[in-house]
Amino acid sequence: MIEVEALTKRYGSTTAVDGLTFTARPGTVTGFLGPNGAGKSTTMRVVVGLERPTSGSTKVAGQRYADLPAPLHAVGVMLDARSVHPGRTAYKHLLAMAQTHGIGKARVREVIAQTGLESVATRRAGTFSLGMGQRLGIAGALLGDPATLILDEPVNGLDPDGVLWIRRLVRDLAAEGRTVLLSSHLMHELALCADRVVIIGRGRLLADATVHEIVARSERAGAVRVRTTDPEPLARELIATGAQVAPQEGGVLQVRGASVDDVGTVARRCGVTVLELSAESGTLEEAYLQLTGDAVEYRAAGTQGGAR
Ligand SMILES: Nc1ncnc2c1ncn2[C@@H]1O[C@H](COP(=O)(O)OP(=O)(O)OP(=O)(O)O)[C@@H](O)[C@H]1O
Repeated sequence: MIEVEALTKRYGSTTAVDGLTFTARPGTVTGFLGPNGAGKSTTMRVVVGLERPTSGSTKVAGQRYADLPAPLHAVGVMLDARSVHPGRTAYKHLLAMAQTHGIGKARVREVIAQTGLESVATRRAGTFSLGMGQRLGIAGALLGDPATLILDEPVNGLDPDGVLWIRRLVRDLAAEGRTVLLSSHLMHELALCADRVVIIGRGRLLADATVHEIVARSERAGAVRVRTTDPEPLARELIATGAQVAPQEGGVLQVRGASVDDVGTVARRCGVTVLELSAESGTLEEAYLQLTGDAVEYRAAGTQGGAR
């Protein structure tokens, strides 16, 4: 369990995290999202004791990180996969971590197998691709068999197999009752593997809900799309029944306040040929862009939303 309570972190005049409260629960994959500079890494760094909060508090397994008797067993962390000594082999890197925490060689071999690093375990980490580095970072996070895992952008640099592997791994870890907090810019990926999503912007909480609830908030969710040869009479008739209609290109109408059945029935009544009729569902990405639209710190001129 990770509890973040009224957390504020300032660096001089920059407020990186601003009164943030959320909980990541056991048995759950919690996705942590926000535009660049939103304060995700800072929050994670405070949770694992690398930064001191300006005010507020964070706890892992009910305790402040500094008070945990065996931190590596309580919380596994991958914040920066590049923070490995480039001259050390993967095996030596993990062994050094294990030895400082009283963990045996057998466990080192176990996590090497679990992360698919057997064939490269004796290669120096400096020669690793980004994807292999990510796997090594995850192996380090798993070493202490922790009940809580914090993974910052674990999918970065992984090939499609690696992405699928991470998806299964985090789902399995949560199914074992562990708490998983995971940041990613790949919305589609998060929608597939997270149960809940905490979205922040400019250090503040924008949303904390299930993926399903957040997707349902996107503008398209709940609308009906109809494409017809004759949109105008259909639009008039639908508006007369109390629906809201937004005409789009190519004879398409986006209809709110009416079901697919209602729209089909009205179309038949006014003798319009329907070419396409479907209920629209939003995506996590759309909901995210709508939520974070005003909270983007750096945005290229002319772009909307600003997610990487
Ligand atoms: N050590 C630091 N000193 C000064 N400012 C910092 C420091 N660390 C972070 N910041 C600032 O705090 C804000 C939040 O940064 P943070 O790295 O936590 O965001 P993030 O959501 O992780 O972004 P990204 O997705 O780009 O990694 C940014 O404005 C950043 O420039």
